[in-house]
Amino acid sequence: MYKVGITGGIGSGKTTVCKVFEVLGIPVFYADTEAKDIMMKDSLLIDGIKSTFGAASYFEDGKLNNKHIASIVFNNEAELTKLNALVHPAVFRAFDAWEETISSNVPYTLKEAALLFESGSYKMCDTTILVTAPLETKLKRVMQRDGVSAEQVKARMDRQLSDEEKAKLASHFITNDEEHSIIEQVLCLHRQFLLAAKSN
Ligand SMILES: CC(C)(COP(=O)(O)OP(=O)(O)OC[C@H]1O[C@@H](n2cnc3c(N)ncnc32)[C@H](O)[C@@H]1O)[C@@H](O)C(=O)NCCC(=O)NCCS
Ligand SMILES: Nc1ncnc2c1ncn2[C@@H]1O[C@H](COP(=O)(O)OP(=O)(O)OP(=O)(O)O)[C@@H](O)[C@H]1O
Repeated sequence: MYKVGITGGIGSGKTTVCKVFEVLGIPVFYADTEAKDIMMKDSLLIDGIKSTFGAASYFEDGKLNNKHIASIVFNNEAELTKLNALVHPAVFRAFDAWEETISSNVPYTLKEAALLFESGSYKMCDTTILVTAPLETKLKRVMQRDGVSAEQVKARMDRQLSDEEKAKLASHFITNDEEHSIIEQVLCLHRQFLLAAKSN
């Protein structure tokens, strides 16, 4: 199966872009969503997270206390490294299992991951897309969506590669600056991926 990795900095709009690919019938694996799902289901991982970040990492009903974990890891690189080391291998396994469920009639799949380049998972993809947007736009979007401060968004940005670094590794680009049409850009890439998948 031809695999396309898609990434972008926080608030770039990668999930929004993926929804357009979904409308075209392309299955999308959302690594960030999957990570949080696994963190509530995998008992070994839950034990690891509790012993590393404290019992307050979960509410009494078993739901993940995102704010508690975020307040620790996005202010301390060593703590974030520990979280990534616990969670990422489980997400990689979940992606492999998901791929197995995809019908062979599907031309290609998309893997959406905030840390596609940082985690090295882009190496398992046939090609990649980087979604970009101006810094102020990204800040405004996330502050509105999550009700957080500019400092909290910047703390996460500081833990991700810059767009310049990501651009060196990316094969394709989508500009989501609210001026260029994302639908047209997605359609253009979709046509290219259909051809590439056929000759794969
Ligand atoms: C720390 C957690 C609980 C905070 O949850 P929260 O609901 O606030 O954020 P959410 O998961 O929706 O992520 C929103 C954005 O934050 C950024 N972000 C998330 N995790 C990371 C990370 N490990 N490093 C850098 N940025 C990150 C990304 O841009 C992401 O799209 C959560 O992000 C988490 O469990 N992260 C570790 C797993 C991970 O690395 N996920 C991303 C790729 S699989
Ligand atoms: N072109 C656009 N026009 C208007 N709003 C947009 C556009 N693209 C994204 N948004 C909005 O910006 C917010 C962030 O977009 P989205 O969740 O797709 O970004 P993301 O890159 O997946 O973010 P994160 O890294 O936090 O998961 C959302 O509320 C979304 O609706």
